[in-house]
Amino acid sequence: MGKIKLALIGCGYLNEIVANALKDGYLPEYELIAVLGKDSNRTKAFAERHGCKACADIDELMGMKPDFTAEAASVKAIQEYSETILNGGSNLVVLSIGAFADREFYERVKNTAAQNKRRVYIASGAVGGFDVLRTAALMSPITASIGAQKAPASLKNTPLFTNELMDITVPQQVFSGTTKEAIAILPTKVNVAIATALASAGPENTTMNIKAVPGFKGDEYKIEIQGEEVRAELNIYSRTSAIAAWSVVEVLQNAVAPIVF
Ligand SMILES: NC(=O)C1=CN([C@@H]2O[C@H](COP(=O)(O)OP(=O)(O)OC[C@H]3O[C@@H](n4cnc5c(N)ncnc54)[C@H](O)[C@@H]3O)[C@@H](O)[C@H]2O)C=CC1
Ligand SMILES: O=C([O-])CC(=O)C(=O)O
Repeated sequence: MGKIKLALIGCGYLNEIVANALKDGYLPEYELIAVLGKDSNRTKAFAERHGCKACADIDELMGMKPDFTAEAASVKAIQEYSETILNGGSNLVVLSIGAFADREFYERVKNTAAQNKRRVYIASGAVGGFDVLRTAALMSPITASIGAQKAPASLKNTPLFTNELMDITVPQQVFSGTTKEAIAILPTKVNVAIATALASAGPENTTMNIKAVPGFKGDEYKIEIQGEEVRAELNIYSRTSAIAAWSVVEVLQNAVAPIVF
């Protein structure tokens, strides 16, 4: 039997890690066939490095008939391409999960996947524990929250940044609201919050707070859920966002594994 055809959307930091993991033997069942990026020179260079086709648009990518398409690009890419990918017969692995904060879009994508007998995999990204969140939510209504710690400088170029943040000496709360409100303000920084919410109490009902912490490096998330019988607290620290790329490798392994976690 031939290998499973994998296509990538995005040719930046995270998909470079995914493509290298494939090269290094972590995904022996797959072959990388194509990549789609926004910048044609970067896309061509990526394709050359990894021995696959550089595509100029989503139709060219789908013309390669991928079995799995893994996205590490942007919320906009998921909004624009998800339905085309699923209608084209590919499964979809998503990191820019923030796109699914829009319930109507989420339902549409879900129905499109079902109609095509394909699946959308929500990668655990920089967090995890979705199994216990989903299990607890089956047993009783649950409350859910996610707290994030970020370095003040990592908030630059977002509405939460002020120059004073660079001088704080103690942690400062910079956001408190729902995960749906958080992703609207920070579309590239809190995809994890929407993934957590979708697995637990939903984007409108899962609360989020974000703290800027002086001298902090990396990201730290604390997920807390409370049901009638189950309480869980999950703390995940990551020094870089590489964890998100490796979570895609884990999804791709699990999708074809004889034993499924
Ligand atoms: N769920 C999670 O835990 C995490 C999710 N992310 C998501 O992953 C995305 C990618 O992260 P990085 O690789 O670090 O970013 P990056 O900036 O290094 O690479 C992004 C790539 O996507 C491409 N791209 C963006 N929009 C596109 C579009 N509409 N069509 C085609 N290509 C497009 C860009 O050309 C670039 O090649 C982030 O924007 C974020 O949404 C990132 C970190 C963690
Ligand atoms: O890397 C992280 O900490 C998470 C992130 O960017 C996201 O959720 O979009």
